[in-house]
Amino acid sequence: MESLDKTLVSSWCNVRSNVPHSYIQPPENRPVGNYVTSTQKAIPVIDLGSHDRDDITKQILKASEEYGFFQVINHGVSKDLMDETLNIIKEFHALSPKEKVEECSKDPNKSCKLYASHDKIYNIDVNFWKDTILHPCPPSGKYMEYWPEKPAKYREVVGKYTRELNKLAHKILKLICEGLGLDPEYFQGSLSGAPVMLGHHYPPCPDPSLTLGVGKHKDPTIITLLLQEEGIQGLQVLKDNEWIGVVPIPNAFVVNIGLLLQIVTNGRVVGAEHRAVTNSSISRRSVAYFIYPSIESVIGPAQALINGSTSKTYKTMPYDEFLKQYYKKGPDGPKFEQELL
Ligand SMILES: O=C(O)CCC(=O)C(=O)O
Ligand SMILES: [Fe+2]
Repeated sequence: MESLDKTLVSSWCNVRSNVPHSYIQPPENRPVGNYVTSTQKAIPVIDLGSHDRDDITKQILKASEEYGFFQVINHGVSKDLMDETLNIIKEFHALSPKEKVEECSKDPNKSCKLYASHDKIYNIDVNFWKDTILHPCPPSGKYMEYWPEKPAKYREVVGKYTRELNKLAHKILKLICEGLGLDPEYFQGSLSGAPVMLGHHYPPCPDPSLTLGVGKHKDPTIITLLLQEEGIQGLQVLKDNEWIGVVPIPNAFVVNIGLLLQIVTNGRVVGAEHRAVTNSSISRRSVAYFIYPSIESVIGPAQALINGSTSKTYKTMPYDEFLKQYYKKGPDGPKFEQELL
């Protein structure tokens, strides 16, 4: 087997003028595949700085019910910290392949991971055009000793950033709870106990029509907050059989409802399928903050949301069982969701 440093997309893509076979998507999954791409539509943008809490709650709920995606502005995280974080992730991916591997190999239990394409726990055959660093980032600081020490400020910047994002994620979850009539603290405990950060790097691709940066999926999270680099598009959301481009707005976060929140709310809010496309001229970075439950959690609809409901309810199951199924089913989301009912 080839060593990891050689498999990173960024380590070989500069010296190739074509897309290797294992990175070519089947025709139906290519950027121009089964569905049209809309250049007109956009996901909602919500101003969290507004003083009308009721109005913010309504907007968040509407966007979460209709799109499963929205962007937030005036969210309280400083522009400097957002820029510093994107820069640190950019600098990390610009290190030599050997350095990157070394910086992500400090934990014998492999809590910090570096991989090309996708985490191999997924059952997916075709590769994606990206490299990713992934590690847990609980506000307690646990696992931080296994994060990279290069670039020099990695732990300081990413530590500060992930603590801020934890607060923002809980602020948004509280608003969703308020809108649904759930206890505002519903997600405070183990359901949000294992946050993870992913720093993605999508190098330029010689033929973006054949590849994807990441294929169509719903996140197996409660909620995801995504920071995208300004001026470079890549993220697309599937809505009513159309791909909608998520244009980066300065100082905004993209918020995405995860499949687990869909289950907990018994389908009141929906996780939307999304993907990232590549481009031929410029590399793109994004930083995803995933709110994952602690592994011992049980996932199922909140009692308050099934009382009196006549519709089908999602199954309740141990979270580790959910994960096993999710990874085994791979990208076939809709079929998997049917089995969760
Ligand atoms: O980079 C992006 O725009 C999307 C990343 C994503 O979907 C994910 O990390 O789950
Ligand atoms: Fe995602």
